[in-house]
Amino acid sequence: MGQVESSGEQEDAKGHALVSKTAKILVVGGGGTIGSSTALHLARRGYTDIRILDVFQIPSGNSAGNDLNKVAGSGRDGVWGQIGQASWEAWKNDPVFCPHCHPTGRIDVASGPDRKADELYAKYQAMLAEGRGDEFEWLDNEEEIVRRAPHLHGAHIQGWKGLWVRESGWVAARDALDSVGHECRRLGVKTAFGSAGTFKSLLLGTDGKTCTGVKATDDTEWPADLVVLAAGAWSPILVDLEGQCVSKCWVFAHIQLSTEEAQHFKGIPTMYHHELGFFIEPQASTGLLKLCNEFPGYTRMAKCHPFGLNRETVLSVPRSHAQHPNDTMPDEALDEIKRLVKICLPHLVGRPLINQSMCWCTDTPDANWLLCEHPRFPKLILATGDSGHSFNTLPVAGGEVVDMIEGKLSEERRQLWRWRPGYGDPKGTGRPGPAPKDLAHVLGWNHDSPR
Ligand SMILES: Cc1cc2nc3c(=O)[nH]c(=O)nc-3n(C[C@H](O)[C@H](O)[C@H](O)COP(=O)(O)OP(=O)(O)OC[C@H]3O[C@@H](n4cnc5c(N)ncnc54)[C@H](O)[C@@H]3O)c2cc1C
Repeated sequence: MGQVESSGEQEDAKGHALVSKTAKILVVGGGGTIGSSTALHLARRGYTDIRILDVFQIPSGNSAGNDLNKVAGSGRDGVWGQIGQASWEAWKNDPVFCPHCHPTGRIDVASGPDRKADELYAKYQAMLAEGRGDEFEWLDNEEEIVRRAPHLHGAHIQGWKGLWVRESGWVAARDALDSVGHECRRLGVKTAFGSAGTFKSLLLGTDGKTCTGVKATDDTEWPADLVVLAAGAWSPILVDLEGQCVSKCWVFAHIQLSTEEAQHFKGIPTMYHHELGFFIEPQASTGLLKLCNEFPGYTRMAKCHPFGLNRETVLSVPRSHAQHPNDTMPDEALDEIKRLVKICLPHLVGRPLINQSMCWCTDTPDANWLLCEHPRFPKLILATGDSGHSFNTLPVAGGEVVDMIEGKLSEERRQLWRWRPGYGDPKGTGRPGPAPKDLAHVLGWNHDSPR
C-alpha cells in the first residue's frame, strides 16, 4: 500500500513557498490532530528541521482527538466533500492510518419528517446528481434503517428517515494519533513537551512583528524560521485571533458492555443522529461503548491575555479533563446522553455512564478552517478553527497546511481558510441551533469539588 499524499497540487495553485526545506519549523500543538498531521506532512515532503511543541506527548491528553473513536468518512459535497473523500482514501490505504480505520458504513438519520430529514434527502439527491449514487442509499422508514443497522431493532425510531453512507465508519482516534507520533519520530521530527513545550508567547524579530520563534512557559526560547499554531481550542487564548474562533466543549461518556453484549454490536455501522448524537462500534479489547450527544456545546468565559492584544480580555477558555480530572459534567449534557440511550439502545437504560469527559474544539462562524499567515505576525501560520469536524481529516489536514506554506492552495481554498474577522454567522457558532450556554450557568458542572 502506498502513502497517500494530501490534496496536494491543486489546479489553480500559485504563489511561492514561505520557507525552504531546511528551515527551522515549530509546530505548536503538534501533539494534537491538525498539528501532528502538519508535522507528518512536512516531514514527508522533505522538510528537515521540524519540532513539535505541546503540553503533552502525542497523543496529547489535551487533544480533542484523544479518545476511543471518531466518526470518519465521506458524505459531504463541495470542498469539504473533496477533503472527506481524500481523507477516507488515506484512512483506508495509508499504512500510518489504515490499521485504525473501520469502514463499517454510517447511517445519518433524523427523526423526520422534518427540516433535517428534508435536508438529508436533498443531500441524497445532490449525490445522485454527482453520480455518487452507489455510495448512498435513502432510508425512508424504520424497516429500511433497521435493515442497515440491525442493532436498532427495538429502538424507538418510528418516523425516522436518513441516509446510508457506504464510504464511512469510524477510526480509532487515540491509536491513530499515536501512530502519527511514531511516524513523525521515525522521520526525524523533534519534540518538546511539558513546560518546555508549552507556548507562552511568540518571539518577534527586530521589526517588532515578524515571528522568529516561541517562548515556552519555562522560559525556554525556541528560535524558528516559521511557527505553525495548531493549538485547537487553546489557539484563540494563546494568540489574538480577533474573535474568529470561539472555543466550546462537548461531553461524552461510555457504557461498559459485557463480552457477549460487545459481540452483539460488533461491526455495527456508526449511527449519527442530528439532534440526539452518535455512537460507534464498541472497542473490541475493552467492550467500551462511547456515546456522544450533539448540541451547541458550552463556553467557559474567563479572563485571558492572548499574545498580540495589549490588554486582558474575556474569551471562552478551555479547561481540559486531562489537567482537571475532578471536574464534573453538566447534568443536562448527561441527560442528553441518557436520552440517546433511551431512544436508540433501550435495553441499556440505567447502565452507569462511565469515563465521562469533556473535549474542547474551536468553532469559526462559518465552520471553515482558519488556515493562513497571521496578518500582523509574518511567519506565524494559523492552522486552527477545527469547528468540531476535523478529526476525520487527520490524514490530510497537515497536507493542506503545507500546501498553504508552499503557496499551492487553490484560490477557492485560500478564500475559505482566509483571515476573516467579522465574517459569518453573527452568533459566532458556525452551527445550526441556539447559541452555546456558558458552563457557569448550567447545573452539575463543578470544577472545585472532587467527585
Ligand atoms: C466530543 C467530541 C466528539 C467529536 N467527534 C468527532 C468525530 O466523530 N469526527 C470528527 O471528525 N471530529 C470529531 N470531533 C472534533 C475533532 O476532535 C476536532 O475537530 C479535532 O480533534 C481538533 O483538532 P485540533 O488539532 O484543532 O485540536 P486538538 O487535537 O485539540 O490539538 C490541540 C493541541 O494543542 C495543544 N496545546 C494547547 N495549549 C498549548 C500550549 N500552550 N502550548 C503547546 N501546545 C498546546 C494541546 O495539548 C493539543 O495537543 C469531536 C470533538 C468532540 C469534542
